[in-house]
Amino acid sequence: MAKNTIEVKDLDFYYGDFQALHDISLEIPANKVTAFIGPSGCGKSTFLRTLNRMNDLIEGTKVDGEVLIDQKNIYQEGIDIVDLRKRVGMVFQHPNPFPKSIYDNVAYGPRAHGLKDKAKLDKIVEDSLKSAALWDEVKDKLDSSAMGISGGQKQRLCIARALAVNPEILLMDEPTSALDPIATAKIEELIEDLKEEYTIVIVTHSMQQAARISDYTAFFYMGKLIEHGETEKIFEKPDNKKTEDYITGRFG
Ligand SMILES: Nc1ncnc2c1ncn2[C@@H]1O[C@H](COP(=O)(O)OP(=O)(O)OP(=O)(O)O)[C@@H](O)[C@H]1O
Repeated sequence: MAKNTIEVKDLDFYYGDFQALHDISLEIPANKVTAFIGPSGCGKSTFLRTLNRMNDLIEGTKVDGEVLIDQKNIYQEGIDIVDLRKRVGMVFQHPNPFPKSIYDNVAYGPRAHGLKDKAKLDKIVEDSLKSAALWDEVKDKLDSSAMGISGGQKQRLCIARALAVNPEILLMDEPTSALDPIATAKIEELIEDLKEEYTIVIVTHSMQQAARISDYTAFFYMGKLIEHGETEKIFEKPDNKKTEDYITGRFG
């Protein structure tokens, strides 16, 4: 199996007594974009967060089943969570830069992992901002506050921040829903480029977006994975009636 592939086996997830995910099995291929779609509350974000154990931060939650990354179950005992989150980065719906300079935002992760060498940090900051298609816009104001750039730039900065620790997989939870169409188009273009190097999983409410940028689409409904396959197939010839109803806008 290719490196950076995610394989989910028989996954159940609970918030206290409430079971939010039911028996999910899914393979997420490396160096592709996989989109999670489905109506509000169907469990897309919860499922995304199980892929880097972000739900561990919520009290009273429980997971059964396995999430294998490079064939190793991330829920097995002895897994280093800091290392896992370094390998599986995350970008959220609302761009959330730290109230620090642009430079310090990108250097934050590498510094937290112990890197002090200024020349190396400079290189990582530059490379990450270039990969996030933001370098040209901010290279002359790296010491300015990250709070003073536009929403779309902030989101690309958050992507740069995630890339700075050299992840293998990037999880994106509705990364463009707070952005205008131009900023959205920039991020979509960027996602296309990033899949050359990273495995990308994106939660989106926009079916147009899923159709535009994803190679694979997984449709969730009430905590269950209803259908999964190549995006073209899911959108043009879904096997399941519920998928078809959702895609054609009959509910959701
Ligand atoms: N912290 C939490 N505690 C308890 N229940 C939660 C929590 N977060 C989500 N849920 C519940 O789990 C279910 C799945 O929620 P989730 O946010 O994963 O859905 P979603 O498909 O991402 O929704 P949306 O598209 O609205 O963001 C919902 O019933 C939700 O109410």
